[in-house]
Amino acid sequence: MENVHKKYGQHSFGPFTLRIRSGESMAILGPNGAGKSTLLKLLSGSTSPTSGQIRFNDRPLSAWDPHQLSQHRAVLTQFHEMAFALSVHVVIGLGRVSRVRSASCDQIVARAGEMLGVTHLMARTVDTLSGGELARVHLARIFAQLWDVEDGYILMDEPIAAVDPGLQDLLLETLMRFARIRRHAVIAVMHDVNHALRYFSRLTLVHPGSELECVESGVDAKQSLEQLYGVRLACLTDEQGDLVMMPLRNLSKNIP
Ligand SMILES: Nc1ncnc2c1ncn2[C@@H]1O[C@H](COP(=O)(O)OP(=O)(O)OP(=O)(O)O)[C@@H](O)[C@H]1O
Repeated sequence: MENVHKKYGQHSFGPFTLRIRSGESMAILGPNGAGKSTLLKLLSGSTSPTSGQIRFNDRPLSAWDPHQLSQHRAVLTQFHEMAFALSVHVVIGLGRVSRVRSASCDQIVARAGEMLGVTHLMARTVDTLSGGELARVHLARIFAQLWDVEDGYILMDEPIAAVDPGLQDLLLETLMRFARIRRHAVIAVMHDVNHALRYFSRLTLVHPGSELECVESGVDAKQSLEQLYGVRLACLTDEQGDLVMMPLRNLSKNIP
């Protein structure tokens, strides 16, 4: 995207200029209300820019046929409200709606469900699931959608927010393995700095006022992250050798 602006009444976001490389993993980070979801919605085409242009594979995003687009890019939104109580099997199968129906469709749905550990839920309806179960079902839907293509794009808004800490790493590992094998790019809004550092190679920081800053993931991102959130971060290395950044208590700050 180049020089993209979005206006919501008094709120104005941008200019956003951002290039996503094929196969890369990029976390979008920033304080509440900075415009992370807005940026993701612009990238996915679910909201149109007020000005500027977004191109996908060298074609304006607005010129893409939605069916064709869905064969290359999948979007996982923050909320999973569904108007009907569909079964888990059907919801995962929705990832395949733009494909010609074939025998392999059921296999793909089953394999995607298996990867996300929801096989035992297949016959249940989604309105009966817990938040964490539902998050895994929708991730399985994304897997089904981009199962048999390469060089696709997965856009996600806080994909593991509803998932317990014991499962978060497993899901992110599974997601990254799925994407790496197919060379899909993964772009995700994240609130957990440590998950962003562990699984994503590039961090796009959305500062208040919507200035974007791109930094490589790693210890050198510390200063930028401290400025972004207005907190000091302690840098540690855990027993597995992973980098961990922990916000230090700061009670002098007021709720904005
Ligand atoms: N459709 C809309 N109409 C009016 N204002 C909107 C709309 N969508 C978002 N906003 C406003 O734009 C600002 C940025 O919203 P956005 O959801 O992009 O922030 P965010 O960085 O993802 O925040 P959070 O971390 O809280 O999820 C917020 O102040 C929000 O209230």
